[in-house]
Amino acid sequence: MPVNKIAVLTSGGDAPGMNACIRAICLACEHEGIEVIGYTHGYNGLLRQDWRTLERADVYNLIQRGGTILYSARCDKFKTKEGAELAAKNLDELNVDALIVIGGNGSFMGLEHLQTVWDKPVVGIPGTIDNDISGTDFTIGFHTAIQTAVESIDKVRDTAEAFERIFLVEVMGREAGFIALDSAISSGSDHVLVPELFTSAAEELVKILDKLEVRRKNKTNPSHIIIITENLWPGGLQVLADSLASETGFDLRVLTLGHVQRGGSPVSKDRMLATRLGAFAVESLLNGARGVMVGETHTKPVLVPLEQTRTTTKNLNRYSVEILDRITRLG
Ligand SMILES: Nc1ncnc2c1ncn2[C@@H]1O[C@H](COP(=O)(O)OP(=O)(O)O)[C@@H](O)[C@H]1O
Ligand SMILES: O=P(O)(O)OC[C@H]1O[C@](O)(COP(=O)(O)O)[C@@H](O)[C@@H]1O
Repeated sequence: MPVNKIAVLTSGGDAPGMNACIRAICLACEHEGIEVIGYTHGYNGLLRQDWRTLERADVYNLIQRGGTILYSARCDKFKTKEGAELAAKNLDELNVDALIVIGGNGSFMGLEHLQTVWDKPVVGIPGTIDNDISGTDFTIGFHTAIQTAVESIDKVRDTAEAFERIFLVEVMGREAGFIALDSAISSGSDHVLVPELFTSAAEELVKILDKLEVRRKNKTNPSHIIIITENLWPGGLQVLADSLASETGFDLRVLTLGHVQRGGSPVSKDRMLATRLGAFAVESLLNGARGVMVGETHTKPVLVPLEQTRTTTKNLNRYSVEILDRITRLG
């Protein structure tokens, strides 16, 4: 089936590098003589027929910008049968031959949903700071989010050390510990709590108290930084903070890094990944790909059936987990 016109949209949590990816798609299409349009506000744009043309001039000076020029959003209406049918009708009305969606797991489910009523090719590109998509080593935005988190934690450490305080730092990740694990290791934090390794609040509390007891005894490390994935501690982070304060008497503060992790100029690794995957998505469509995510494993481009990204769970990096105990032990 000829591909003369491609539509692209960004959906779900925005991630640094989405713009770089839009740019790559646009330039790769121009190179092949393919027309590109961008739907705005995620799947909402498909339902409202909100779109704009994307030409070389639109993506000039864009590779370094955070956010997404197409805006991102969530869209419950699209999840219905009527929503998918309306989207299909709107795509056909504009003679779109293929759709590319840059987003996370939810957005990919949206593509599968669309495929039940639209038989033209769809391709997903993994864009989320959470890095929680199976089938690709990294997602666009993850490396920038880690960098942002690490820079913040470095700063927190300065004040934590000055006051000999304990800090509980909450990072994003939804239900996955990739951001917490890598930012904890990169910042030399003292302890990390991730959903994948979490046993129970009681057991985890004992582990933290053991470490704090070592800290009390040897006094070589006056501050103490604990990194935690959001949504993890039962009852919220303040519950953990209160338990630790009452058990130890230590001076303690809670910090939620929040949405700063989603912003900022993408680091070069994200720009590279976004550019490669954007160009690869266009190339794959021209080669007949459909119903797949483009990703990278071991630095090689791969095509992964969308269904597989939904049915398999990505594991934390085994080597990082293995060294965790050794490197976060108090000296
Ligand atoms: N099961 C689903 N069926 C159809 N569309 C979905 C489904 N799950 C998510 N979507 C669409 O994808 C959008 C983004 O999903 P979400 O989970 O919020 O973000 P992400 O893509 O970053 O994981 C949703 O607002 C919705 O429009
Ligand atoms: O911006 P919102 O709606 O508060 O969503 C916050 C969530 O989005 C994220 O930043 C990114 O998640 P997705 O890419 O899966 O949408 C999560 O880490 C966080 O839990």
